[in-house]
Amino acid sequence: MNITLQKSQIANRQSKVTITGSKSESNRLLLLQALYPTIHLKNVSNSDDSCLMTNALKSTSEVVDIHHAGTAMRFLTAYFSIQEGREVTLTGSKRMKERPIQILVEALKELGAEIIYVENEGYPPIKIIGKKLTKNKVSLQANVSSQYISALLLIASKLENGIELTLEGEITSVPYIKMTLSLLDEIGVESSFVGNTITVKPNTQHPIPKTLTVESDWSSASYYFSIAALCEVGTEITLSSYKENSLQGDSVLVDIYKSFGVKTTFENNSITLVKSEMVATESIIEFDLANAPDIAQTIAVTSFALGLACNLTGLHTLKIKETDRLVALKTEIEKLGGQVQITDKSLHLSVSNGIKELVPISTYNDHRMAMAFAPLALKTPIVIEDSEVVSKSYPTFWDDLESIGFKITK
Ligand SMILES: O=C(O)C1=C[C@@H](OP(=O)(O)O)[C@@H](O)[C@H](O)C1
Ligand SMILES: C=C(OP(=O)(O)O)C(=O)O
Repeated sequence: MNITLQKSQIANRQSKVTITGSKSESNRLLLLQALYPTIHLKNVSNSDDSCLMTNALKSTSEVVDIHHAGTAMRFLTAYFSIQEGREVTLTGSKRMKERPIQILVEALKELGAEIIYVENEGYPPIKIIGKKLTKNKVSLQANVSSQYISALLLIASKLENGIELTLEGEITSVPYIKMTLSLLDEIGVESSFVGNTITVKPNTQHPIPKTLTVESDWSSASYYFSIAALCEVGTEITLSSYKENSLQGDSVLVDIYKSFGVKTTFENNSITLVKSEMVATESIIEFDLANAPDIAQTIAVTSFALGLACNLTGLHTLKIKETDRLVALKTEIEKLGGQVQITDKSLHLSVSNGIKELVPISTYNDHRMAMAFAPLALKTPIVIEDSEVVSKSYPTFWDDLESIGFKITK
């Protein structure tokens, strides 16, 4: 469904939004809960990706379809590899069948897994014949997706001798790997990450019954940082539930959005974003986002909306996400009158003056395209195509925007 978004009454209002749990934390913890049923979870994400993960872990069918959910695809490949006596074909959307999985499959095979490509070599769907994995040493390329590494770490404590992973090349999306290790630590699984080697100790005991509360999703919060940046000085938006020592790398938003004049304060499990100063028009926004790839679209669009030049680097993983996000950003920003240059790992946005009105923004089955462009409505009316894509990570996004004053027409 296409929707039209219009300038809201947000300026000088104090808005409050409660955001669902982190999809990254949820999908890790759901898998760990399946391995260790004494774990209880609170504030689990209501995203499609987490619902798909929950259902896949409960499913007894021979074919499991995880649609667009990248983490579910990667984490479940590892999970089903150790389900002895079970055979599962793991499949997904048309795009999922274009998202590479070979590095993970090879690593699992090195550990003793049996996995067969059903259609194209290196890509889902895959047939997994569950086995006891007997080896514990494996090395894999670390610059394509950290999800392969997290997948191995999540099952590692259930292997006889744990795991010793050697990471080759530059390591991408490092905070997501550290998130996995921190969550393992919280349930009592020991690990170490020194240089390019990660070890996880085996654990055959069920952890002591424990309730873990998932922090709300920082990537979802990014759209409110962008909204705050585009509002008048004095606008306040409060988001819950967040903590200062987050496991989520996207909490770097707090520092990044200082460059857009947004100040963040932490109080009572909430963050309050305040637009505190205007940004000089000659400022250039420059960030390396290798550790926080999911907020690249948000930052590019905020910069465009404010007419600022922007150089983003470390974007080498964007091409294999829900869509090629580099091409999608260039295409859509240029439709609106901006100028963008891309390489396969960077994006340069030139200074722009003005945004074309009511241009339909294509979303390419990518939730973050829809959500990143939405704040532009504070500058000019815009149309978002296939607005329902947001449910991949944030199903109530449009309702929440309406609740803070955006006008949405269907
Ligand atoms: O482990 C995770 O939860 C994720 C890791 C990142 O992927 P890459 O490591 O492929 O960059 C990120 O983009 C994705 O949204 C979630
Ligand atoms: C890249 C993303 O998700 P995934 O890789 O899990 O599909 C995302 O949520 O931006």
